[in-house]
Amino acid sequence: MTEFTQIPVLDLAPLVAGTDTTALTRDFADAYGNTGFAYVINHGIDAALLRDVFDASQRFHALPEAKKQAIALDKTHRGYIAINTSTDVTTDLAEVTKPNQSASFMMMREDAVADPDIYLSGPNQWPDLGDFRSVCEAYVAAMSDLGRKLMGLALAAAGVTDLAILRAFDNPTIWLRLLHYPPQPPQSPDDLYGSAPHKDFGCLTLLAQDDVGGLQVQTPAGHWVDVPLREGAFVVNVGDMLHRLTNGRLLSTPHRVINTSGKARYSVPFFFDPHVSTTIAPLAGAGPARFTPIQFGAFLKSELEAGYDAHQSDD
Ligand SMILES: O=C(O)CCC(=O)C(=O)O
Ligand SMILES: [Fe+2]
Repeated sequence: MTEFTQIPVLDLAPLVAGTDTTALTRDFADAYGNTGFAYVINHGIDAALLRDVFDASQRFHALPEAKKQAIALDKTHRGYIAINTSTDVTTDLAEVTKPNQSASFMMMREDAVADPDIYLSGPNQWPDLGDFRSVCEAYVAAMSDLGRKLMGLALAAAGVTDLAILRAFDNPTIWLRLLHYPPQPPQSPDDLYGSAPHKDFGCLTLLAQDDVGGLQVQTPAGHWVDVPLREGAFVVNVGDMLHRLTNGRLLSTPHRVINTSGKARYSVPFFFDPHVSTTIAPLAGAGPARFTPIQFGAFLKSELEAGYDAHQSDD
């Protein structure tokens, strides 16, 4: 871990083209072993598809509140997350008492039916909004391909020798979150956040953001570094599960969003995680195990029940 003042840039061209990734793997290990965050460029995702996703997000958030509430977040974590209904209570990074100042649409894997034996399985809840669904589905398909490639790169960067875990991403847990942060009043209390300080709980986060700004990443010394829009790049970070799988070699770094721009901010994180049945334990090649195994689905359940009104146990 070293102190940093900005996040590095990784050129994914060889990964996307399927050519020699030796140098990229080294750069990846350096970026995620020190910072936990990087911009990735030449990722192969069509700029027009990204514009369509932001357009779909803006159209969704412009719907009347009642239309959005009609698909309010369900127990399978799909649908509309209204403002003031999620709080990062599980974070030990800050005293967080106030809910996040954002609203979002959450899409997960599209399953025909909810299987009671598979946590968070089920169909999505879709708004009646033109091509909204097809845009989200096209984006998720493209991002899942990129996510798989990045997982392979991440494991190689961490020195992992047994790649069997990649099978757990054949039917992955995915989360597409269309976030809207309304402008925060300039006199907001210090502990009112767009997104309170937290680490992501899964494996990989691939974030697209607009030019409003507000995302910040914490350095080892505790400073907050701005991560503004870099045109054409995704911000990619490692979450707690990939930190564990790589035995701590890749870092899961705290970050937060404070939108003091006076404008609305839109961002689109895509979270790429293994199937809920996966056991998360340090993988061979990443050194003597520093973490005990945990079950991804059980871990998720405790996180979501603590943080979201919609998951509060009612039995
Ligand atoms: O909106 C952003 O820029 C970051 C969102 C985030 O950190 C998250 O959803 O986990
Ligand atoms: Fe995050």
